[in-house]
Amino acid sequence: MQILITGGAGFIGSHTYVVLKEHGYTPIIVDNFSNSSKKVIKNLEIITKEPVIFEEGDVNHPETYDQLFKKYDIRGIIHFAASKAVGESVENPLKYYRNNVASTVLLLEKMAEYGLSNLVFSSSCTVYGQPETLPATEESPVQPATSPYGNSKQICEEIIRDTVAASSALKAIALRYFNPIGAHESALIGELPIGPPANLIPFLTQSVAGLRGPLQVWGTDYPTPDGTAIRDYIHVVDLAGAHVKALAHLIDGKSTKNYDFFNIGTGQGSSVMEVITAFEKATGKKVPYEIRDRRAGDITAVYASTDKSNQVLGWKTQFSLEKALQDAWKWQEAINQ
Ligand SMILES: NC(=O)c1ccc[n+]([C@@H]2O[C@H](COP(=O)([O-])OP(=O)(O)OC[C@H]3O[C@@H](n4cnc5c(N)ncnc54)[C@H](O)[C@@H]3O)[C@@H](O)[C@H]2O)c1
Ligand SMILES: O=c1ccn([C@@H]2O[C@H](COP(=O)(O)OP(=O)(O)O[C@H]3O[C@H](CO)[C@@H](O)[C@H](O)[C@H]3O)[C@@H](O)[C@H]2O)c(=O)[nH]1
Repeated sequence: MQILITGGAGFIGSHTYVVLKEHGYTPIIVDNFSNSSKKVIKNLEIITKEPVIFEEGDVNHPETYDQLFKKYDIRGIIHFAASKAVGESVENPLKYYRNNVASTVLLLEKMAEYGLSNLVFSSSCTVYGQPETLPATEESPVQPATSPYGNSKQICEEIIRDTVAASSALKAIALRYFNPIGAHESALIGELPIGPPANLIPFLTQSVAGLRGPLQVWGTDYPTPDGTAIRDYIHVVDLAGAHVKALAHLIDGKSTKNYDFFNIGTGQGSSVMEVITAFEKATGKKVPYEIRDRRAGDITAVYASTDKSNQVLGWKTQFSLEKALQDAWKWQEAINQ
């Protein structure tokens, strides 16, 4: 069964490609390599031992979809392609509304035109902001966005919800990812930050590798047990598995709702200091760090309730934080060579 993955050369898309193949699907990648490398395609062929079906194209161009939908018998689409740098989105919001929102509108129009039904959309736990109670459940209210990036995810969810409501053909699931980390254990694919990483784990591994100065721990005065902020870090291979479950849920007709949304996290919150300790335990490497003031816009704590995704999608995580950190380090060592 042919499944289109937009942004399939990226961090989460490439791992999802591997898991889809393991489950007998035929994934087809479309990517413009604006935030990824062509080497990913070669490495996916090494991991899966089969040629990758891939088309270079921009998801903002109607002809990209015309070409793909005429050439392939697509039964489901996972829409990863987007821009994802929160800081950049504040400086250049229109890039985010174009690349994230307009591309999703175009995709939905083209799905309707070609009579395609099943869509899995990459959303984020950022939609919850700082939840009043933890863990965040799917009933936790969506909060006003704090960045154009976060807003683009909220708007896309609303656009997809409204489009599904107006159509008898379209079915869609939004997956609200918590913090994806780690890499495939082959160390052939992983996260490729361009320039200094904004996210905790790639900065940490680059610090340990001596490519950056010490990790800056942003804030030790949060109302948490050790004063540092808490997030739900999920192994990217576990996250990839959730897409396969979501697709199956749509395609097998198990879903009772034509539009639904799920938290994809581990259910476990870890503070920045706990991550540092877990990394040191998992790898035997010392993390150089220094304490800094809070980063503007950061929330205190968020972690997922996974009850709904466990029960409705039948999805569960397999990997520990330590395993994710070990794989992140293995990947860092591989890209250093
Ligand atoms: N990584 C995270 O922490 C995180 C958290 C929550 C949600 N998400 C969402 O998950 C999705 C995937 O994230 P990721 O971490 O794999 O990002 P990524 O940047 O590694 O992957 C995105 C891929 O999409 C491609 N792309 C971007 N714009 C495109 C366009 N116009 N046409 C074709 N290809 C295009 C990029 O080249 C890249 O390969 C994104 O929608 C992101 O917003 C990511
Ligand atoms: O050098 C660093 C980087 C991060 N942090 C802290 O580490 C935690 C995690 O930060 P980060 O990895 O940047 O993740 P988030 O701020 O939680 O945001 C990420 O995770 C969200 C949920 O998936 C996505 O919506 C965002 O796009 C993505 O950047 C936060 O407390 C940060 O203050 C540091 O202390 N030092």
